Amino acid sequence: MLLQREPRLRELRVFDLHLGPWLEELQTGPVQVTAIQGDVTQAHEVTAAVAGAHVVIHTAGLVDVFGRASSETIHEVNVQGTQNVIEACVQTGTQFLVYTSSMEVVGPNIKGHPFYRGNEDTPYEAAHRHPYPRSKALAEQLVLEANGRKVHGGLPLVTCALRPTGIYGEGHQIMRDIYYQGQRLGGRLFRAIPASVEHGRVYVGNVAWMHVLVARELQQQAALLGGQVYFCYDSSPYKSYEDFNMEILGPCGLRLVGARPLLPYWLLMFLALLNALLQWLLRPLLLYAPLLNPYTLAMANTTFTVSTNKAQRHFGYEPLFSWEDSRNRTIRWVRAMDGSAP
Ligand SMILES: NC(=O)C1=CN([C@@H]2O[C@H](COP(=O)(O)OP(=O)(O)OC[C@H]3O[C@@H](n4cnc5c(N)ncnc54)[C@H](O)[C@@H]3O)[C@@H](O)[C@H]2O)C=CC1
Ligand SMILES: CC(C)[C@@H](O)CC[C@@H](C)[C@H]1CC[C@H]2[C@@H]3[C@H](O)CC4=CC(=O)CC[C@]4(C)[C@H]3CC[C@]12C
Repeated sequence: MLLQREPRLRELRVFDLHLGPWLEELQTGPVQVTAIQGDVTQAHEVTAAVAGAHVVIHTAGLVDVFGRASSETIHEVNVQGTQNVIEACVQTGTQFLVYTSSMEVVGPNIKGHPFYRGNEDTPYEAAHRHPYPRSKALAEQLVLEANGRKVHGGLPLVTCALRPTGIYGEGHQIMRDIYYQGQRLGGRLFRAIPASVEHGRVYVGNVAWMHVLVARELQQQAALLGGQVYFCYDSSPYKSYEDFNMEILGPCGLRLVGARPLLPYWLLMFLALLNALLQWLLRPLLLYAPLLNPYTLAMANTTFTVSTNKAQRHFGYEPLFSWEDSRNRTIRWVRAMDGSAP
């Protein structure tokens, strides 16, 4: 999107642990695209990649709420990695840093308090035990506290953090896993979450667009945007996590069975705890990481939606993709996956 929507872009550097063939497709236009294979946990690699950059958009992260990675690894990538990016900006004189934070920095919290169509100023007790939200909260704090630090050359570092709610769209692994789970169950998914529990979702293209916009406006309005957080939002409907997924998986042939959860919450939590026990027992042999675990069940069962226009007020953000367009693009992606089932 930077290549399509940022006319002043002269070079785009993509720094990632895993580079993919998709990068070749980007290298066809006038803008130089530099792919750098590297690890954010390695400070020297980050510094070398950042040197000479005008703006850094730091979106790398270990997104794991399924127990695949250790809490130490999650912390090392998400927190130490972010610290390395900040220090690289300071040491090399890069003045603008945008961080991809998350709704999870706020909630849902461990007490299951609902956050109903809240905004960046809504009071809410952010309390986390899980390594992922803890790491995102710590990383966001580092980024915001770094705002105003002097970078090499004496100018101030200008930072901000974007907080996407549940991202969906092309490439969404969880949506993909749920789709194949439904296919294995004869085209059916079984409702586990009450339809009344709203979960915020935002299309990946609109998240990307907000990043492009804020990276541009951070340079023009440093005093207003520096040190700020912005929820990522669009016109995706407020629905339960499962009902929202069915907006996309329904047209792909799946059916959600049950107008209300087929099992009581206590039994679902028992099964989630059983999954967690099995994961622990099997770890020496294999990685067992099902969708259902105590954390994901609690998350899915707690309302968390945002209603805000702070990004619009501060830097003129308007979603680039309508709900219909976002939905149709995602449906097309799911349908194109057929035949590539794992
Ligand atoms: N998926 C979601 O619903 C949401 C994601 N986010 C945030 O968005 C960002 C992107 O996440 P997604 O696109 O969902 O996940 P993703 O896994 O598709 O993207 C993460 C990227 O970071 C790279 N990465 C991981 N460890 C690295 C390391 N040590 N060094 C360099 N690169 C590394 C991965 O290779 C991958 O390309 C993350 O910071 C995540 O916390 C925020 C809110 C919601
Ligand atoms: C098994 C069922 C209970 C099923 O409904 C579980 C769904 C569960 C996998 C998802 C429910 C809420 C999701 C999280 C939410 O969108 C916020 C997130 C923000 C991020 O930064 C990363 C992803 C996630 C933690 C997201 C992960 C999947 C859910 C827990």
